[in-house]
Amino acid sequence: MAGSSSSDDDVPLAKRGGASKAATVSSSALSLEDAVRDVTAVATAIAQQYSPQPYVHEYADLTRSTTCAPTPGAKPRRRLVGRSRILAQDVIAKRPMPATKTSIRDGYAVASSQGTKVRRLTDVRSYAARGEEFAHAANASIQPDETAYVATGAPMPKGADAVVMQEKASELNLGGSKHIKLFAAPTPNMNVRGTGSDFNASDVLLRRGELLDSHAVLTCCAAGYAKVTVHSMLTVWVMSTGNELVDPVADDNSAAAAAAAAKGRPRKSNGNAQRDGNDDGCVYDANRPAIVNLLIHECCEVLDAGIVPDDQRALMDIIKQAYDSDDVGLVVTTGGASVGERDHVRAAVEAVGSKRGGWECGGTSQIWRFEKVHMKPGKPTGFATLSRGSEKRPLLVLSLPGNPASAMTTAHLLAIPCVRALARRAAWCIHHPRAQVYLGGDVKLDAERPEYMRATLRAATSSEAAHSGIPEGAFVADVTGRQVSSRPQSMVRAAALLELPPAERDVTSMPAGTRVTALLLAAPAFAEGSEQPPSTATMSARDVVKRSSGVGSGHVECAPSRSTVVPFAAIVCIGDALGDSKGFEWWLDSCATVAARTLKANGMKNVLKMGVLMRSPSDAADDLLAELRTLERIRACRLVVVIGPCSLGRTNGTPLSRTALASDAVSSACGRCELKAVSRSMRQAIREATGNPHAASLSQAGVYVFRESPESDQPPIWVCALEEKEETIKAALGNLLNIM
Ligand SMILES: Nc1nc2c(c(=O)[nH]1)N[C@H]1C(S)=C(S)[C@@H](COP(=O)(O)OP(=O)(O)OC[C@H]3O[C@@H](n4cnc5c(N)ncnc54)[C@H](O)[C@@H]3O)O[C@H]1N2
Ligand code: MOO
Repeated sequence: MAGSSSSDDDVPLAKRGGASKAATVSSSALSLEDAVRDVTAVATAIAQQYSPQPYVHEYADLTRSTTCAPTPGAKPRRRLVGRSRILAQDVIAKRPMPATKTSIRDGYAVASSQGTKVRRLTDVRSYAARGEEFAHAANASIQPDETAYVATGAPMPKGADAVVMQEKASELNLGGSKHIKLFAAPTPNMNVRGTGSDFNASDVLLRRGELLDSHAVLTCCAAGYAKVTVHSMLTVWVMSTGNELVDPVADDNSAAAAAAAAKGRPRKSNGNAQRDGNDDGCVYDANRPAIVNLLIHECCEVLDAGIVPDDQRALMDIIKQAYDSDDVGLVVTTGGASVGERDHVRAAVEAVGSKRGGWECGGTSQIWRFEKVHMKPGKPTGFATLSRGSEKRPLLVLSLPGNPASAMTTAHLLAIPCVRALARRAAWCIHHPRAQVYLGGDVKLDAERPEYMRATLRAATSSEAAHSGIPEGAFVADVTGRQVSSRPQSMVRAAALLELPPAERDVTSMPAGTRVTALLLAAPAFAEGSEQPPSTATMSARDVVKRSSGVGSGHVECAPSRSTVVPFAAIVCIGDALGDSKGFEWWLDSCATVAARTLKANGMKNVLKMGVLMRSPSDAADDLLAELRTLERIRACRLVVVIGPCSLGRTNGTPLSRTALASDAVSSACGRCELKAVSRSMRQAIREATGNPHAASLSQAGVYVFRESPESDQPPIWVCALEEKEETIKAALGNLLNIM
């Protein structure tokens, strides 16, 4: 390197590894893999070599990035958000979280050894608290036959090792004192967070080099850190080049803008481009705003260096300005990168660098580490190193092509790793992750270059899996339309870049379903119209009929598709409106969730939760019958699970308020149709599965077969009434699917 004392050991500016290839083939196209390796090796080495100067560690004030709690009546003050930074320290837990055994539910703290026994409710009440209140609650205790109310986050009273959610318990008045009856048997540590179960003192919560994003701030603050050391911000300049470029029009209300828009023409901007908006030669500058936007999320200060004309002098001036500003680590240019008469970026960078020095290669100073990459889009991509002498960090230049999709693709593939490495991100968070995905459609391969096609990602649906061989749930990549590099929409919604090889003599395309490697750019989005996971939303059978009979739709997750009938089960809950009906409704709904999970775990993939009917006993059977009739019209319905009270339960001789509402409704609704009771074997199965020898609560439960239209050629619907108890539901449904 001219004027530099760097030796081979300084790594960055001398050739080695992947970089040596760059040195020897700088005038021919480098593979993208080598190009990325070279860019990150150089940037990483620069970051290490020139640290801590100018990378002075700073403190990030974490609490500054939050909104202050307003005092009543006052306007909330917004404190300003710093950008994400990069941690320059490990973050280590100073104390365990939680600091003591804590409840994770609002409910009743109990000794699990006593099972579902009715317990006396003590006066102890434990809440999340601090100071004296905390000490008081943490020292409270209960006896085995007692229970204490605890809130989520509250310390557990001594003598208790489990918490039963309040929705799974009800209060009784026995002999003038409050007692609690449990619907679910507690087990040791149920709903309890052990001391240090989230993290322990001395646990390393975050590593240096990690991004201090919102999730990291969450952890830092939860661990009691108000400040952490972070790396100083890297400064990056971004510019577009081209005489034709103008900034998009801002004053779109003006008559001139409206007229220009009507003609589909760009308008003159107030930026640095001197153009008339009615000139069809104008092109709106898209690259610079897009790349600024992309890099702003990468922990760097991004400065907009504007639109620079295709003029070598002008280009040299701006590059020299960046060169003379020692804080600038990287310049990203777009356009003027190719071989045309007006493509001056290369010459301008060289002219600035040759006076000062590039990087040392075989005894001579080189400016460009590579000037072309063997890829599509993005072939004329170059990477230069301009030395600022051995004491100062060099200036890196990434010259990206002007075509919008080329500029954006290469910004993702090269500028992002370069910025991350310069900014001192840990090595494991520099590159885009690669994943295996399946092509959603056929693709044609480029004749010469490996191609990075832009694609959306979605999960393969079950029906797709059935006919294409793509595993259900695997990512399917749909190419974003025409991939010509001038077309900006080819980047829209792109969550991945597909790495496709060039064509070979007999392989010129790849069919849908081919597995390919993808570089992941963003969290995958599910493409419009794709099948979503079965909804947990409640709907009535009538809604299902409406949806499944929609013209041409053919497929709801649980209704018949065009070609196949996908069987499904429906879950209906029936409750009475007595007493605490809101809480009971909530509990029934959570039982329905347990039922849905159990059915799915036992092979019934499509399950529909149909909601809770809070009914009087006289209405329950009628309403259930209406639901069953509707469900019978959906060819695929195989099973209806009705959850609700199935017995007159008794505790110590005291009748509880619930009646056999659900089982009565089922037997009555099915009794009005062609009834085939198969209840005996089922009851036996439930009894065995639950290990409940008395099975008193099951005596009214039953399984029926419902078929209102005898002429129907469809298999009948099985209807099963189950009491609102998790254990019963789990055991019964596992068995039921076997029997069916
Ligand atoms: N003889 C050859 N011609 C070309 C080659 C080649 O190898 N030999 N390579 C082609 C490839 S591949 C690409 S990609 C382009 C890239 O060329 P440049 O980087 O020089 O880009 P420009 O000529 O300046 O612009 C190309 C195109 O993109 C538009 N553009 C430029 N900047 C912007 C911007 N900021 N926002 C929106 N649009 C922009 C510009 O108006 C042009 O239409 O070269 C091929 N040619
Ligand atoms: O490589 Mo260029 O970027 O094809 O269009």
